[in-house]
Amino acid sequence: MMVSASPSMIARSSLEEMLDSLRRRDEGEKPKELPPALPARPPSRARLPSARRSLPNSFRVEDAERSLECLHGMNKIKDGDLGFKTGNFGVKKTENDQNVESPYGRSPEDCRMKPKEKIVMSDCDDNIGYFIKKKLHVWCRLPSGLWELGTIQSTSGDAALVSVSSGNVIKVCRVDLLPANPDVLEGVDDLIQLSYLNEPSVLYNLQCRYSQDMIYSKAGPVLIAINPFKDVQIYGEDFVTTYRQKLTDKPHVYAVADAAYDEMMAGDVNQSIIISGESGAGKTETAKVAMQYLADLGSGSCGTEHANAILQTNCILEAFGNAKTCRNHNASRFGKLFDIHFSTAGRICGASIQTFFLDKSRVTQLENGERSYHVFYQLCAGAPSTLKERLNLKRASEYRYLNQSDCLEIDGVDDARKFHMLMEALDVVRVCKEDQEHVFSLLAAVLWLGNISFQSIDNENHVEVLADEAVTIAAMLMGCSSQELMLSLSTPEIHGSKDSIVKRLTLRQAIDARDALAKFIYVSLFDWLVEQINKSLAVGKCRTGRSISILDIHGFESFQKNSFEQMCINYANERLQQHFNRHLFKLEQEECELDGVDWTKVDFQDNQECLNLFEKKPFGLLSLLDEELNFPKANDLALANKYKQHLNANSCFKAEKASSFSISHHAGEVLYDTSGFLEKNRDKLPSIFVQLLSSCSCRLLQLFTSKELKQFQKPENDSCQIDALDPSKSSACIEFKGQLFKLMHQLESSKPHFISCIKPNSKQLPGMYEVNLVLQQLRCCGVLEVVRISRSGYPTRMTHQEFAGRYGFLLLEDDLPQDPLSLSIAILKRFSVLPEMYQIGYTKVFLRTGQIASLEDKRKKVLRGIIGVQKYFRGHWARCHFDQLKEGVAKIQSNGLGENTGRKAGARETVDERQNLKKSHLDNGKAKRKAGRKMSEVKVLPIKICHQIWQSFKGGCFRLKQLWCGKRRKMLNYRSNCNNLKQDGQNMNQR
Ligand SMILES: Nc1ncnc2c1ncn2[C@@H]1O[C@H](COP(=O)(O)OP(=O)(O)OP(=O)(O)O)[C@@H](O)[C@H]1O
Repeated sequence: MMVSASPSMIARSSLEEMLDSLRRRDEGEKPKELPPALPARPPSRARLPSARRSLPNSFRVEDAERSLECLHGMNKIKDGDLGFKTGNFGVKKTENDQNVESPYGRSPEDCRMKPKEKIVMSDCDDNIGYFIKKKLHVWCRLPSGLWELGTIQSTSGDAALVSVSSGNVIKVCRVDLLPANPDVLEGVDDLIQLSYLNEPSVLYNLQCRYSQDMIYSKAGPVLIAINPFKDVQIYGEDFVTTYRQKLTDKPHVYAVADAAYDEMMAGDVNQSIIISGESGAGKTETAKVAMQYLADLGSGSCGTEHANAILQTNCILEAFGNAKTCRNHNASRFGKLFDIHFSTAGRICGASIQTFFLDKSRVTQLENGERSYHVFYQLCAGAPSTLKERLNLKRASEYRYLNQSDCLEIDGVDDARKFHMLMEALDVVRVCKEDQEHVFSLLAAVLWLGNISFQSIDNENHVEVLADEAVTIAAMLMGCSSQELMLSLSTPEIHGSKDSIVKRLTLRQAIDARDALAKFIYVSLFDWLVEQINKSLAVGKCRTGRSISILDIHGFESFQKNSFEQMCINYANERLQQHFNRHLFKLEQEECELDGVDWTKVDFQDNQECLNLFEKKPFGLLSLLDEELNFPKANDLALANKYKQHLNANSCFKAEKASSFSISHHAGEVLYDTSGFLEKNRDKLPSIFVQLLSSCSCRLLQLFTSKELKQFQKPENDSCQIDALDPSKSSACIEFKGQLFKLMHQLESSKPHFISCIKPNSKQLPGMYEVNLVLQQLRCCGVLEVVRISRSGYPTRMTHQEFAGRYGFLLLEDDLPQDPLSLSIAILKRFSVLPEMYQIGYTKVFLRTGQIASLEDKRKKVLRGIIGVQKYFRGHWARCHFDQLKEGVAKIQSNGLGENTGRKAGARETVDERQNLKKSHLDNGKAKRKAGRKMSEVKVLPIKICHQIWQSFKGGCFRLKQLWCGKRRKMLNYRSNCNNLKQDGQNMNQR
């Protein structure tokens, strides 16, 4: 079958031009057919470690080099015989690496054809030749956008014929080919170990591991966790012990938590575990696994009580902050930072939680198939009858806030049981029964508020509240009169400087006001609960300052319609991405510098420009949004126009039609609609509600409004608008920015550990791996960026011991240096790895991408030769041994037979003699002598046989020894023949 793929455009940057010229220069000096390599930055000086750092005692550079020259001379191996070329095969570079495409909602075709994905493939001719000749695997991008393994059969112009694994031969553009990794690297624990770090290789490696339930992998310092959507047997006491005792180095959340714990204990440096990923990727579960591990480590004495309380908080936070969405049955609709504090002995001595940006709109508005916060359904299903009576509680289906989405239950979830667990958890964190009752009353009040209806008056222009059971019960639960509630809901009052302006509401306004009240109560309740948890987990006197923070924050969001909430969440993700970048580059740099390796700064996709777009003053997204609140006639469209007017110069901003604009985030482009921005940002509870709630008899409601009340009681200036500059009147975005800065400050002062959670499929099913979905997330969470950075540096790092241990046997010479560092240099020189392709550190060899694959190739060939020789020798030896055994057995058998025959013959004669003697009674001496001799002969026969057997055995051993020596000689001959053949091959290659 012939399928043709559309040609991709080729674009070249000045860097690539420069690399090409370097490669052309190398080609002039090097033989044509060489293994592939991927230089991604200009050559840097390889230098040997200076003597001032701790080098192996026996190491002397001059000695090593001299001995190598000598060896080279002996073996007549010229430099470049097995040289590595600075060529480039299938290195996919996007024309604009800065602008990665949108991670969501794009077809594979889109991904292929977007102009920004023009693929640059330079200088692949010779490398393709190498792949064809060696029948090496390549990744081939099919017209569907998916990647498939295959081998190149031939090339012509820009096209190549590739035989793919299904057996078909397809025609593809050469730019759609990428090198695949050697088999030895299949399913490696750490993506950085991959020789070719292209997207299909990364995806295939993760898929390979996922199919074997290895859900954790590493991308250098980042742990990748792929959601298994099923129970995998990799948790529990035994695993905790295994990781605690460092009996394994397999990637795991336990390993991350363990490293954080050890580093905290060793260096008194606070640690942070930053968990990212899209909704349903497994962040919350991962955070819980990490918390469980730290709780196990930190329990003991008073630590056990704290550990238990910490784990119980999850139950409360999930009930109040999680909901079923179409992407996750247990989606956290808030971000959280969990700080676990430890004593000097490493025991847990307390904890604290910070929460961010609870999605309040979910309280009143639901998408079809989604649910509101779990706690509402748990209360309706699980409250004891007496409580139900007191709260006038009905079934969930009877509340408008819950029944609007046609989704009241979650498969496999027992809400009633969860309610009992919630009550137990509230007890553990010491929320008293009275307060628990208040909490449940307010939850019921929110549900009843949602059932309040309005009737039109004034020819349907305005409305008033319908006096029904909803109003009565809501008012009763809040501790106010129905009249007060009705009045507040239909005639909100806006405070002016001197006079109060009273106005009636339209239906829309009345519904919005009612919903605002419900949302305010719920959000305040959530915050109050977090406060109670913090009080109960408070560290107290034994505070040491040692802590591990676990951050589980909303992932990057991009929906069909993106509003103010998405903008805030994506802004937070930009900030975290910058933290991620800065830290990872720092780590890279530090590792190289510590090992004495020349570090030339690698460029990375810096998102500062995008952050400037948000944060710049006076013309940034947030400042302009706040400024608009000062204009009485401001509206969302005017805001969009202001954005277009002031932000067009920023390369991350794009003006769109009407009230829309788009932002080029690090994870992709998102289209925002400014509708509702101003109201959401104002985020103020109308004063009439503040007055109402503060006058309610419910203690919690009074508490919730105390802050707001102070604001309203302050002497007012002439304006009824919110002053953006006054922090006490801060808008939602200013508050969010403040929280974010505080969070970043805390993270900056800790040592971060990154975990990127990946959702393998959108159906939430086990065993399903959707390649495009995974790829989008890898791009979003910056894993591919980490991989890209590694690709542009020295991704393969092996200690000298490992390197010498693996490749040292390839050096045939007898006079080899003994220390691993010199051996590493000897190996690199022996295989003529170009100096710009590696650097020698004090403890490690740093190799550029592609080098390890070539060394592996050599290693495989020699091993194959050795195994061949061993195979023939073993076969031969077994056959000879068998012949010997056969011979020995025949001899033993014949001797045994002889002995038996002799014994029988002797015995018979003796019997006959005796009979003769008996019969004749003659004293015949001759006859007696004869009989006596026969008897003695019978006795000595076995000794003779033994002797014969011994002789034949000795003979066999001797012959075996001879055979062994002969075979050994033959084996050595084989080996030298192998070398000769190899040498011939190289000479031919050279020619
Ligand atoms: N390690 C795991 N083992 C088994 N199941 C898991 C694991 N991680 C996640 N899951 C499953 O995936 C579901 C979603 O995970 P989780 O709620 O942690 O995602 P999330 O990234 O926190 O999503 P959101 O951002 O929406 O809160 C869980 O309810 C659970 O069923």
